[in-house]
Amino acid sequence: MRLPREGGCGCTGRMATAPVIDVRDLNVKYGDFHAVKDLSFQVERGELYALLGTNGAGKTSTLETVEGHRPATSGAVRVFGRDPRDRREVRPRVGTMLQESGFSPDLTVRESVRLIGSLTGRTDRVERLLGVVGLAHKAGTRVSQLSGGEKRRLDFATAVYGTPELVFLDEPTTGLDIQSRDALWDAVDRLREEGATVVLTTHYLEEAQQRADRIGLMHRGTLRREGTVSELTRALPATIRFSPPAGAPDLPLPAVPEGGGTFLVETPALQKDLHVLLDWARDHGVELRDLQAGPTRLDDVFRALDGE
Ligand SMILES: Nc1ncnc2c1ncn2[C@@H]1O[C@H](COP(=O)(O)OP(=O)(O)OP(=O)(O)O)[C@@H](O)[C@H]1O
Repeated sequence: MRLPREGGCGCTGRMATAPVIDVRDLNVKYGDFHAVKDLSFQVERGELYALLGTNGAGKTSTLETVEGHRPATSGAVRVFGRDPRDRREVRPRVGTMLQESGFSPDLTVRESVRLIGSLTGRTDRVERLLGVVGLAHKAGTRVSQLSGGEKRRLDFATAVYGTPELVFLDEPTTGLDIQSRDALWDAVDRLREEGATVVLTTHYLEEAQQRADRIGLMHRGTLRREGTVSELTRALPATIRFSPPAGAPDLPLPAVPEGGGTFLVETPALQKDLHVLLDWARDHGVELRDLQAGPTRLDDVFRALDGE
């Protein structure tokens, strides 16, 4: 998948240092229910920022506000220094891939993409863009006749039409096969080479772990963690798992039995403790079955939210 380089928003007046997205003390309420509480975060130009969280954490409510679809109950939200509901100024610079596409089922793929062109004022070459997302052969097909994965690819095509400066990707790879996922991320990389800022939400944590420059972790309406992947994961210990043979000598480290003969070591010093364990195994002629060692993963950071 290759993004077309032609076209663009033709926008002017970019600020070199101001954040592209600036959210301060955002609150969103639905009646008495407080869905987003005093949320503040900024996204810098060119960043890929992943807003992640547990179900019902408030991600969609936050993003709908930042995208200008929902008014804030209180707080300040700025996109390119403007109120995101200022459609005339903000919309030409922003592409959005929502969780649910809003295309008319009677329009063809080609017509749907052209419609985005007329709504955003951006220009692009439709046939070439459809080639990027592997839908060139479906250009004349009605949206109602697309598969779920093809609809997602069409959503993506419309979000990146005309290479917008800021792209929102809400669960972009849900329902996509592995080839389409790889192609989508390839296209996102190219978009970023053009200097685009990307805001991602996903429940595929490994995608965020691989792609995001920074991650914001929401839980129950508030931002509980924020930082790079290594900043988020280094706060938790690394893990070593192994199964010693029955009758092995006393272990050289504090280890917790996990059932099935497996033991777990949690350690802030992975390399050192791994050496200790392997030296002990060699000295005693012990074979450690199912040995696994690694730094904390993002899913462990997520699990740690449960107790909060
Ligand atoms: N229109 C609404 N009216 C009342 N409550 C709502 C409305 N929309 C969302 N909520 C509630 O606000 C909370 C946050 O919802 P939101 O959709 O923002 O969460 P989310 O982080 O996107 O969740 P998920 O990961 O499950 O999609 C949830 O408890 C949800 O039930």
